[in-house]
Amino acid sequence: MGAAVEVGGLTKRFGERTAVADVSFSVARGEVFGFLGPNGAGKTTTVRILGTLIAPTSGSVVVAGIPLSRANEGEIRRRISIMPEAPGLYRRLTVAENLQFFARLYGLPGREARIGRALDAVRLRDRADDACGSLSKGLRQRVALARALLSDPEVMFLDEPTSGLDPVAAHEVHGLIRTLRERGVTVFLTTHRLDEAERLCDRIAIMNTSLQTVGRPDELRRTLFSRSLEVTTAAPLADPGRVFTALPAVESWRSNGPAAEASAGYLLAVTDPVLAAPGVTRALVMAGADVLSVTESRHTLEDVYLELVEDREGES
Ligand SMILES: Nc1ncnc2c1ncn2[C@@H]1O[C@H](COP(=O)(O)OP(=O)(O)OP(=O)(O)O)[C@@H](O)[C@H]1O
Repeated sequence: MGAAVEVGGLTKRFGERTAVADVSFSVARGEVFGFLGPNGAGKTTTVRILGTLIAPTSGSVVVAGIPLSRANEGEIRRRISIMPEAPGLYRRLTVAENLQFFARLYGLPGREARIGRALDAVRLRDRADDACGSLSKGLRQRVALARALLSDPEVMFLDEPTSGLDPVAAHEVHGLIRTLRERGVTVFLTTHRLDEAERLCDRIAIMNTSLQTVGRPDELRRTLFSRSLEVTTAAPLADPGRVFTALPAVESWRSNGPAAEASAGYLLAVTDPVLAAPGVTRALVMAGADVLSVTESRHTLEDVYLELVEDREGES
């Protein structure tokens, strides 16, 4: 089986403005793929192209195994669904009525059974007869997700599914995305929330008109930042340079600011934190230091994102 989404040299121009420039990536089937980037980075434009809503200026696109072309649009649409940021539900209709309306609009067979399954998937069966307008934002988002599930899509495009939700409602949506993964649905997740991307996504792409990077979150952290150890001692070392430069595993070091009052922190660049840590600890003890901690320094996905996006903004 081929990839769920395959994009090659994708470019989209609106008049003079290039919204997406020569972007290539692929998404494996069953993968949760995070699509990140600052405002105006071309994320929605890319999703609209992949969802057959607008045509690319150039480049090749395959969605759910089908090459994108005018003739194939209908075939692709039958296999995907898009959950836009604004749920777009009829507020005066009940949850069930909304789902019935969209199931009919999509021309889906076996409507009642589908609606039942979709309501179960988002745990909303008991609210089926409530008017959508009376639901909280989080519950409406769940109805939108149920609507997107009606067609049993192979690939789902979720645009900011947790935008404006409180932490509990967002947590629920995260749970639903995990359920989708368990069912083998490919999830293409556009988000501004780096914590969300880090927790949910198998791989992440960072866009800023062109593709800045793509990879597993831990991979991105590792390739972008040199590995280091964070050392905290109960009091400043008398001669830290003498302690650290004597260690072959330590490439360089600097003070890292105290973790707490009276303690002292040091950041050591090393090739392998796990191999370097015991030697560093022994050297500190030999130097008479009270060691509070020796840990691998963890860069967050936010560090990666800011490094890539700010660099780019600096250039422009
Ligand atoms: N229909 C359009 N006509 C002209 N310009 C457009 C159109 N749609 C998008 N753009 C421009 O293309 C660029 C990318 O927009 P896009 O909406 O894809 O960004 P985004 O990454 O989704 O941003 P956000 O995070 O703010 O939603 C922007 O400069 C935008 O103004």
